[in-house]
Amino acid sequence: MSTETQKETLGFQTEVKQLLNLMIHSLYSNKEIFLRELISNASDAAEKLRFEALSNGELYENDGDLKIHVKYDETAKTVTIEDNGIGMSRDDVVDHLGTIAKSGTANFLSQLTGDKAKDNQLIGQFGVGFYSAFIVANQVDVYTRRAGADVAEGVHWSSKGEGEFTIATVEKAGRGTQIVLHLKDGEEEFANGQRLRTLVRKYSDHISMPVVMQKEAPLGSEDDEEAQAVVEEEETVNSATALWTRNKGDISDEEYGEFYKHISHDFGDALTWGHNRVEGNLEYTSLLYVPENAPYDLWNREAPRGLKLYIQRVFIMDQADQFLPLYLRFIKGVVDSNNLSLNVSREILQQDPSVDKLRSALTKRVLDMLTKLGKNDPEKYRKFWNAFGSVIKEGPAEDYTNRDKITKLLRFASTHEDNPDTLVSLEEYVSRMQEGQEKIYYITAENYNTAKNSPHLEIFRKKGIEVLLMTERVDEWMMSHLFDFDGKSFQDVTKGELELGDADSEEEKKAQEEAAKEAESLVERLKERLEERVSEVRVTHRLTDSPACLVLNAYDMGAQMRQIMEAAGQAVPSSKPIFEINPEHPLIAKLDQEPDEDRFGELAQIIFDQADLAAGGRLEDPAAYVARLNKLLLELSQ
Ligand SMILES: Nc1ncnc2c1ncn2[C@@H]1O[C@H](COP(=O)(O)OP(=O)(O)OP(=O)(O)O)[C@@H](O)[C@H]1O
Repeated sequence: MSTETQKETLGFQTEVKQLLNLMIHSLYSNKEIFLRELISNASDAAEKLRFEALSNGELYENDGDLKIHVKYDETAKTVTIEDNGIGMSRDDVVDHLGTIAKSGTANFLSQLTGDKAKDNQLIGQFGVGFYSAFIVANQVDVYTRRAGADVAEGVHWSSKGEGEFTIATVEKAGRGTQIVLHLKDGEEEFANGQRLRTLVRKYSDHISMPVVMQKEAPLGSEDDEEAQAVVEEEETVNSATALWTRNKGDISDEEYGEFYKHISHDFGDALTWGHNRVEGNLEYTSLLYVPENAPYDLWNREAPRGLKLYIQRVFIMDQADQFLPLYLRFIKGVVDSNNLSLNVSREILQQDPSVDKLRSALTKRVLDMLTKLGKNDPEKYRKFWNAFGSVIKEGPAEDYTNRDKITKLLRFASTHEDNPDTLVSLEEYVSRMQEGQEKIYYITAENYNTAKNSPHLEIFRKKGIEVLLMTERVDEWMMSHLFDFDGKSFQDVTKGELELGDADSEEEKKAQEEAAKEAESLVERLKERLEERVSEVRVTHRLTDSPACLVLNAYDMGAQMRQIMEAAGQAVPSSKPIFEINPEHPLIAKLDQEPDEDRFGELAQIIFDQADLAAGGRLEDPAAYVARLNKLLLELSQ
């Protein structure tokens, strides 16, 4: 490299410093991944060049033979990764190797705990890329030149990973990027041909770019002239065929697994994958993965997502988000299409009718893959559901066409299991429905215990009717987009009149009517007293053990939706609940006999507030409730 000009020293963005520090300390046990990360970047750079060269062949500078070189020097203790890809300009280098462009980085870093195992997992979800070089190196030198730029516009970036880097302009004859790692003491093992070859084969066998190394002389023949000639020859170390172009039957799970890491930059594994080649009108190959862990930015709707798009084997773009709906944003993978034209752009993609066709085909593939996982491997499915279930719940609202398929993927806690960890599917629910039961019953609540212990479930327990317990924030909203499953409609047990279909016998119905008649005067008294708080008072059929409960009108907004809307600053129409009483309960019987109207009023308010509390409600005036209750307790103790 020639003389350096315009040399300056710049500081890393704070987030980079934190990341470097963390990486050096917590990724140590997995240090060899640096090679995979740097080869991945080199391969991406070569693919980007190939794409840009489609419209500007001169970028090849008469060298269209794209490859990645891995070299080492045992004496100097260096490992070098070199590509003849797109390269970087000075501005690119400052932007890419001095900052982290990902949104939500600061937030991500603030979640780190200092506990190595936890942080390791977190950082794996984040992806470290280029900076992983500093796990094994105490100095990294990058020489790069953007394809098409003048030879004099090369850039030399250098850093010890300690807070700052230098950048200078140098001459660089070949385009692309050369990364020289100066290995730390104790990391010399990486400056070894055998070790590097093994790692390339392990991590980068499946990428389409050839990874090239110099041949090694056979052991014990160092002085031999022939051996010297061998060393000057190069050989391709990896198999260098894009994995998805190979036949399924020839690919091992390990290869699929490594390819997942190459495209996803996830340190964790893939849970399952689907590899398909489709011929006919719509011709494509897809390789789609379900990750085992959720990424750190799963809930950031702006976060980059989407598949790697190839057209006729040529890489076109990363994060092509047109091919899957938002509720499948966690899927990683590759789609290689034969229908699209090579000179597409994001804008053109939006208008191309084949994109819609591909999107619907790929969406079905993912849904089928998940359905299969649910059937064949409940344990893995459970993992999937824990990581991505709440995203899938966005599906019914987003994707009307596939609503049935999505509904089959849903899992909920249920009164059938009485434990929060055993989840049931709607198919299982329906298969257990009682004779005469027409609806699928569910309750939404803030947490499992509130749902499980809700007084609303008493009658269901008594009759042995299963109720789904929904405790996630999105549940009520999701249910507002789901109307039926397998011909059975859904019913929130806290809303509207209770209808148990034929599960209620004629005798029971008669008894209910009689009970309502007998309690008429009590109901009237309560209506008067609670006028401001209730829309109606009536005798309940839901309760066996509790004195009373609150019921919403069939179309009223439930507590979860209310909270979501309020948090979003939306005006929520106020509505009064229905107060249902259980005349069989001793407390209600006592209330009925209370001659003192003031005392009756106080008791009625307490029972109303308690019904609210038992349903997980937040009292409007908790202090008034406590004062009333204390007064009552005092009276009792006298
Ligand atoms: N060999 C290379 N040639 C050209 N550009 C490169 C090369 N290596 C890195 N870059 C640039 O630096 C950027 C940052 O690289 P880095 O590996 O940190 O993150 P990334 O690859 O974008 O994402 P990830 O964290 O998923 O790996 C890349 O996006 C790319 O623009």
